[in-house]
Amino acid sequence: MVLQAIRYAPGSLQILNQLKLPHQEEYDEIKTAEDGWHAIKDMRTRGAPAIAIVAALSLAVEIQTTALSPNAEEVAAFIIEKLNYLVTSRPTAVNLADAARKLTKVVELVARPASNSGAAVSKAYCDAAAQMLIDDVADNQGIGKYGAEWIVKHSQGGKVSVVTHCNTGSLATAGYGTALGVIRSLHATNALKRAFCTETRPYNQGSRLTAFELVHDNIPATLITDSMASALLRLKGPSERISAIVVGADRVAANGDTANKIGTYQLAITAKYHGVKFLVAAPRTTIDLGTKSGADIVIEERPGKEMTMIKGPRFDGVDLDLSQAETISIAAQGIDVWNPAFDVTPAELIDGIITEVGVVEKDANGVFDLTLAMEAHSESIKPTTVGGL
Ligand SMILES: CSC[C@H]1O[C@H](OP(=O)(O)O)[C@H](O)[C@@H]1O
Repeated sequence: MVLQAIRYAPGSLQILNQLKLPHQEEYDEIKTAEDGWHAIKDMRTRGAPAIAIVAALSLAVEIQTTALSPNAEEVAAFIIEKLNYLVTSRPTAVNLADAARKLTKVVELVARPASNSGAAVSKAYCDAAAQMLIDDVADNQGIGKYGAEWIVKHSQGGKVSVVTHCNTGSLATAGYGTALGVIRSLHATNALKRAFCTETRPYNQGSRLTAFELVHDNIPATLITDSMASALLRLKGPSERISAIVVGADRVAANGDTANKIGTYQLAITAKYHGVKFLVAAPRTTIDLGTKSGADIVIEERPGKEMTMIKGPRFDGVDLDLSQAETISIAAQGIDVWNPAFDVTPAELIDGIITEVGVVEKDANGVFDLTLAMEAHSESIKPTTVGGL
């Protein structure tokens, strides 16, 4: 059965509450943009693409279940105000702001002709928001294809083992996933020996969510601590040789610097030291040519309790009691906490950026040119870099 984190039909939106996973699969009803804002802020839904899609659809269901003005300009103003509110839920992932910008253009275009009604503006918005679900899955399948081909091409032959960080799968997108989509494609083409997923402290998106997806799909995988990832590249462990580290992204700056889950930067340093390929997998909705470099990316800081407290079902020594979710403290009371949700990996540590139209590599001067990827279409002119782009 396909894992669905977002369930949408006109007038109805449900999200899989990711704070309950991996032990409980519960869907929360989202009825308004405000519900969507809180679900994103609380991280009941998370992942750069999923944040944008849930935000857009939360407004769509509010529109579909509210009597709005017949006046096109008034409806457009209502929608744009709500989009600007939704963008404030989380600052680092660019997908949400990118979606708000594109959806604002849609409603402004339809509201312009005096002949158009409020209903026409509402329909145009809701159709565009729903299309995001379809486009994102298609993007991720393209990322999976190109990423898997690139890793196999650059490996030493035979099946490959890869490391991934955080959750970038069907729980972070509309389906299939970005970096986890690459792992799914490697598995589907019988090219994967083993995937290693890091726990991803402090919120454990790896042990709670990626491990859940890998078990769900019967993909050969091993959970490791964040600190073990470096050792894995050196030890003759179960992996023998890691062919690549592939991670997702929340915002790729114009020069290729990439903001991603905290702990990504240290993985890139480890990969560079050990000569292991380090890849970022991201749809073009995550590439932000308007942000010059990683220095300009706002890094979200999360509540300290997400680091000092941990929640899960009671374990009685034999079984898990799923009816008893308990929260326990794992840090000294009174200690100061710094909890940035992301870090920035400089472009110089990144070997390739896997997009839905191909893998972008640096040119002879060691510089990423992402403009070609942003203009390319899967069936159109391929930019000159290796791997399709
Ligand atoms: C395809 S998800 C991209 C990105 O989003 C995640 O962040 P969060 O779990 O805080 O929403 C993580 O950084 C993933 O790599």
